[in-house]
Amino acid sequence: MVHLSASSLLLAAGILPNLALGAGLNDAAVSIGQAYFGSATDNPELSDSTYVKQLSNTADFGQITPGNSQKWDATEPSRNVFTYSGGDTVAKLAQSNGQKLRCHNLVWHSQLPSWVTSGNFNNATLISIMKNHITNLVQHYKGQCYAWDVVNEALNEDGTYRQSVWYNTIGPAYIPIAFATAASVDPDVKLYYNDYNIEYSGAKAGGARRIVELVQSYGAKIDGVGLQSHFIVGSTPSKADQKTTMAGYTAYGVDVAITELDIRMTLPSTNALLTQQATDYSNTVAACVETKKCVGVTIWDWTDKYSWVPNTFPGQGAACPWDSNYQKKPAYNAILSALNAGGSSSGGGSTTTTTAAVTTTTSASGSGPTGGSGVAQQWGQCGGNGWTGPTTCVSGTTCKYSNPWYSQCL
Ligand SMILES: O[C@@H]1[C@@H](O)[C@H](O[C@@H]2CO[C@@H](O[C@@H]3CO[C@@H](O[C@@H]4CO[C@@H](O)[C@H](O)[C@H]4O)[C@H](O)[C@H]3O)[C@H](O)[C@H]2O)OC[C@H]1O
Repeated sequence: MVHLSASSLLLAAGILPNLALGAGLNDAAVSIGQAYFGSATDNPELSDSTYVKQLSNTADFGQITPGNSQKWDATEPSRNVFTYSGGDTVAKLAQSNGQKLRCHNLVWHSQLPSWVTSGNFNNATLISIMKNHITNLVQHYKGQCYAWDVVNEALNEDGTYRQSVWYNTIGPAYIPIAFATAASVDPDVKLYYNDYNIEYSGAKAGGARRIVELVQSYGAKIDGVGLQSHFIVGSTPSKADQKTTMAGYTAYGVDVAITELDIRMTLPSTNALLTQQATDYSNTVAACVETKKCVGVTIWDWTDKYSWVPNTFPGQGAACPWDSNYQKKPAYNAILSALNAGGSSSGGGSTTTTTAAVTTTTSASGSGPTGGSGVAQQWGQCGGNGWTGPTTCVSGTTCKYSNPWYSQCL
């Protein structure tokens, strides 16, 4: 005969909270087997002691990401002159709090100093500049980062490669070269491709899958895909679509993480918008919870007071789970409930049954994987440097050595 205590009866009836469940966001995430729940932060707000106290509350945040201070303009403002003071401040805060650090980012088209964008460097020189930057940063933060966003936002909305100084000079090879360089300096840190609008099905998600394939076909290490998840209240992708899209990445054996979650609205905030925002946060966090290889969720700062949104999207804001007076919004409890639901039989730690949406169709630009067995893919490697894969390119292209490291069918 099973004896139920009064408290377990009350718990079963939903009258008492389940104290075994996580009381904060990170506690709840860890209790269902995720690595962390975290937040981005930035150096200016670290002079606000009320802010820092909550950021350092490890019940809610087991991980932090520097929002700006590890970017190229902050770390290598002049060629081969490296400044780490801002990034080190955030790294030391994470270390003293016992929080994981997601390091952000190594190669991006934005927030680059003009010496990089206007230098008119040739292929070989720009490769050496990129490798030097990666080597210095990864070495400096070796042992401190849980993960690096190695390449950020390499794609256009149609899944083709973004025109950037990197792509225009080096070609798509800059991506595997960046991953290989980072791995050679720190074999233990997790290496991510990170982007926005790759959280739902469509051409851009296809482009992100091809980037995973490209890096893997080069023989370089890629550990995960970072889904930025800068969403809009009422237009957030459905949980089912987010899970399907995550499965499309994890089918390649890599992890996924939600890396920059915020859900903005057109101001002013109303109760109806806050309620919808809570639903949108819940669905997004639940998609991660219900995907076994989704390791964690990072919000792009936790309070509206310091959100990047109003500066970037005029007239929009209120995107975070705490308001600008540090009061929890309905989104907070919605996230907590979504995480705690992962401890139930249908929740996190379970393998998603969503079918992986891996496709081999051509992207809008015709630059997607089109090769069958024995035919090199247009975006991939086709010869040189011990390459043992196919060397016959798809119709209309020939194998070219674009640099000493890499070849492409062009
Ligand atoms: O202080 C801020 C930093 O916080 C900021 O960090 C970057 C913010 O997000 C990432 O880059 C942006 C991602 O969103 C793009 O806009 C999207 C356009 O399509 C929409 O559908 C979608 O909702 C939007 O999010 C922006 O164009 C990107 O810049 C990036 O990874 C973070 O580093 O950087 C600027 C600083 O001033």
